[in-house]
Amino acid sequence: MYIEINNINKKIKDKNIFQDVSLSFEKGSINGVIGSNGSGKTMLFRALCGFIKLDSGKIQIDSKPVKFGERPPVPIGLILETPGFILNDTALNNLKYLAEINNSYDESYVLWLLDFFSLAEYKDKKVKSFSLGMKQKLGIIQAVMEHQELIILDEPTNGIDKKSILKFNELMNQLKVEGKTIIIASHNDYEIKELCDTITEIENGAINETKRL
Ligand SMILES: Nc1ncnc2c1ncn2[C@@H]1O[C@H](COP(=O)(O)OP(=O)(O)OP(=O)(O)O)[C@@H](O)[C@H]1O
Repeated sequence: MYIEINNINKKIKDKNIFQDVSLSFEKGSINGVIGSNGSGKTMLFRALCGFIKLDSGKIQIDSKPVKFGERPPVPIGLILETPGFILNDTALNNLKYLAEINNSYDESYVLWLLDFFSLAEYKDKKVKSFSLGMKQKLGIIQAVMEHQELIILDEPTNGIDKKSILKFNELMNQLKVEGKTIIIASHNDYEIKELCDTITEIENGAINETKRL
């Protein structure tokens, strides 16, 4: 398996954030994570990125361990909560600055993505003039623009219109064909079932059920 989560546990002040969570994801698949508010979806994503010091258990990506506070074993494209941008700069400059951190700015792909999400005509507009949905689409673009192997998206379609959701689904299927591994948290069970190969339900920091669709 490409991602292996083995018996992870984490407590913060007597509260179980994870209770013996074991889970695996295949390379080249789209995986949904569902669960009520506070069930542990975002924390699971943080753990996958190495942002959480686990009490016990281990996580491996591509057979390499995820270590707390260290760079993940593979490049991860990420949306965790609301994506933050420099509001007083343009959309294109924001994407360029973010990709340049890793020296991986691929302008033709970024321009293609902007066009794909109907944002090409706004690329030189300041992000502060963007609507919520436009910012969210920019967040999706930044999560995939560096051709990241693993894409982890927390509520990526929040606030975006139906047409853009269809475009998002099309992009995710395209990335899956390219062999990318995608994990998406959502509150919209119906929407995510359309897209995903597996659905995992998390409840109070424990896995309730994983379904292969
Ligand atoms: N920094 C923190 N310190 C302590 N507890 C936290 C912290 N962040 C989150 N938690 C707790 O961890 C649990 C899981 O939270 P998490 O954010 O993963 O939920 P979620 O499933 O993503 O919820 P939502 O659907 O609302 O986004 C919750 O009980 C939350 O209160």
